[in-house]
Amino acid sequence: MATVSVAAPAVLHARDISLGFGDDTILAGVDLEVRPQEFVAVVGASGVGKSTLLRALTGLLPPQRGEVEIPRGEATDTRAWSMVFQAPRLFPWRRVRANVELGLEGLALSRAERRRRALEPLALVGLEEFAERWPSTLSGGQQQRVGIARALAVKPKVLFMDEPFSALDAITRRHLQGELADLRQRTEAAIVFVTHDIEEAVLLADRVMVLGGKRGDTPAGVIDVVEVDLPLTARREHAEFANRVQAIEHLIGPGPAAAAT
Ligand SMILES: Nc1ncnc2c1ncn2[C@@H]1O[C@H](COP(=O)(O)OP(=O)(O)OP(=O)(O)O)[C@@H](O)[C@H]1O
Repeated sequence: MATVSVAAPAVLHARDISLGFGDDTILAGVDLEVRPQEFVAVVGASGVGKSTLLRALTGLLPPQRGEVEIPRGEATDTRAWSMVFQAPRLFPWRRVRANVELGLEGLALSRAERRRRALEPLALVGLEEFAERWPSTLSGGQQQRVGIARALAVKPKVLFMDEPFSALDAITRRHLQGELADLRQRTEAAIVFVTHDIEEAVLLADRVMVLGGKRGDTPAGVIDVVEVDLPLTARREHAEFANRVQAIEHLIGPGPAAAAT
């Protein structure tokens, strides 16, 4: 997409990584390079290793082989990466703003700066006026937007999102997909987004990494990386949209994920 600078240094490199648990390797030979402000979606059948790959990319799970690097830079008031999960994981005894400030603790920021840095992303997700509310007074979709604001507050180079909309009802989900398509153009962060929903991936991403195994063999790997060179505005209505979705469904095959989406 136009927002992605191909010449800029990558904000994430993963070279030939294999990962799994104990002696069991679930994914092998994964290469990924993410550019600033790029949006990469990761899709594949249930259990193929999408969430595990995210954990390996963040460094939470050391790969069995290969290397992952997210260049940190010099800044002491930002983090290299942050994560949005399926559930917003808000603390009910902290107000919305205080929940967003949580991620900022430990960074070199004064109290006043922390407050400002919490309000900025809340405005970005349209919740500035909810800053002093308790999480329990927000809808599920609003709570998830607070989770996104908390992750953005640290100004990450890479924002990881693990099925962030899968717990939401269909209408809220569609609404937040539209918001994320808009938000991604207004944030500096690159986004790596795991979903089992292929339409969601094609709707939001610049590239879709398709994980799977040939004939279901393990370990699985990258079957293909599909470029989605369609304009972000009204992408769902674009004549090519359904073709991209079908091409990816075809790559994954008639597994449980294809049936579930
Ligand atoms: N802590 C763990 N210890 C052992 N095996 C694990 C662990 N976590 C996940 N696995 C296994 O690794 C495989 C990949 O799991 P993962 O959650 O990454 O898949 P996924 O593609 O994200 O699935 P889904 O779409 O259903 O969320 C699964 O077979 C799972 O059982």
